[in-house]
Amino acid sequence: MTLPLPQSHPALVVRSTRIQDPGDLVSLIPPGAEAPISWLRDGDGFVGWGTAAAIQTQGTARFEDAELWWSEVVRDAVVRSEVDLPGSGLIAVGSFAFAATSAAGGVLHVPATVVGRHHDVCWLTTVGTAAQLPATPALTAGAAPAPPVVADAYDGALTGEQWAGAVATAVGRIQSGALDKVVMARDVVVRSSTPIDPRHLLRNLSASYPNTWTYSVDGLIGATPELLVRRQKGLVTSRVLAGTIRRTGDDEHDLALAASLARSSKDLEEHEYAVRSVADALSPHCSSMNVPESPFVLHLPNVMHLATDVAGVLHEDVSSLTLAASLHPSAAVCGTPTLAARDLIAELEQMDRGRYAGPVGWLDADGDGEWGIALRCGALESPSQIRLFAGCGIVAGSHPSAELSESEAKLVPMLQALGCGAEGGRS
Ligand SMILES: C=C(O[C@H]1C=CC=C(C(=O)O)[C@@H]1O)C(=O)O
Repeated sequence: MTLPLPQSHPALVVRSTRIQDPGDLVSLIPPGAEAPISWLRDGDGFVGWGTAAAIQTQGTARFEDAELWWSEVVRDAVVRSEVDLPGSGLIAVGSFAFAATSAAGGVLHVPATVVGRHHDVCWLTTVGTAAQLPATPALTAGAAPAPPVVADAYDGALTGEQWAGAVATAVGRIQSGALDKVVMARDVVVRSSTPIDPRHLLRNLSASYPNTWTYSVDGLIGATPELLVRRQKGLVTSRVLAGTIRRTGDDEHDLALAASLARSSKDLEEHEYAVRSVADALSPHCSSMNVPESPFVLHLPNVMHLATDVAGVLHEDVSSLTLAASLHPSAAVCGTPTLAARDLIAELEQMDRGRYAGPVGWLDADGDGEWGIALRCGALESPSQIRLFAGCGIVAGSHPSAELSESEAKLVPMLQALGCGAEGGRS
């Protein structure tokens, strides 16, 4: 669902004021709001709606063109902010296609209204122009949005069996020495007989997966556990994930599974490629870096991942968006070597990933911001149809049937939020 957006921008007038805690942020998004946005984790972050300015970009220049446009928006804006916290003042949210060849391109969008929270401080940002000063909206929590009435979930480009066959081909190519790792993804289409309300999905995702980043940008909705990059006052951090095991729901058994994940040579290898790709891409921008030698196990309600938090001190003034562009695509979503993996993905997946597995997040007027990798998500294709995606890192020791089951586990957050049940009744 891509809106027609103006490429130019008016000179923006931005005002952020401190407000009383308004409670659950998602329930403030008005019903039928134009362009609802969200970036929430553990109750902190922001929601927003309406469009003050926006740009769509395409192709290999999708990041650069967006960055150039943003520098002009920032240069011409008048900002008055009572709050100096991540997400306050002038911000843009964005999402960018995985592949330069995708028609999905990229979008940067300045919401007309933003309500944010950082610990115990809350704020309201309104954005207008000198000719049309921003109005202060009434912030009232709405009733719970109606859940979609889901008719069915269908296989996308490939059936599960065909996808497992493609994974087997990928394993063969890796074993023959053509590449070391490739991340293979698949898609599933969910249709509802009533409109799918993004607020319903956001409420469910943020309540069920509180330690992920719950996002909504230009019809792309999801809850990602992976932070591609955060830039805040000269410090840069990244949470790298790769290597997965499905949870059973039995705590004792899950602890034993977590221990086996931490020892699994197949998963450790898959993880090491992802960490190395992030560390290599960040190091030219940093004067010092901390890359832990071994990963920890991140527990989510549906799966557990091997995780490494990489940190660095920036030695140059590059924005969080430029950093995200230079980190994309990491080996958590593409592979090693990058170009060989990218070509194999194009050959075997038989679909356009769109903005799945691309950077999704926000940046402010100083270039600080947070960009996740758009995982555990769906792209609204019409008011009643959404395309879900899930992918798995493949190395020489991967088994196609285990990867198929891992991809099902990664679809669970969106299928549950849609009310489809764990396996989604695929037909
Ligand atoms: C590509 C996805 O997950 C990545 C992130 C964490 C673990 C992954 C894995 O174990 O394969 C993937 O690299 C996805 O969720 O679609």
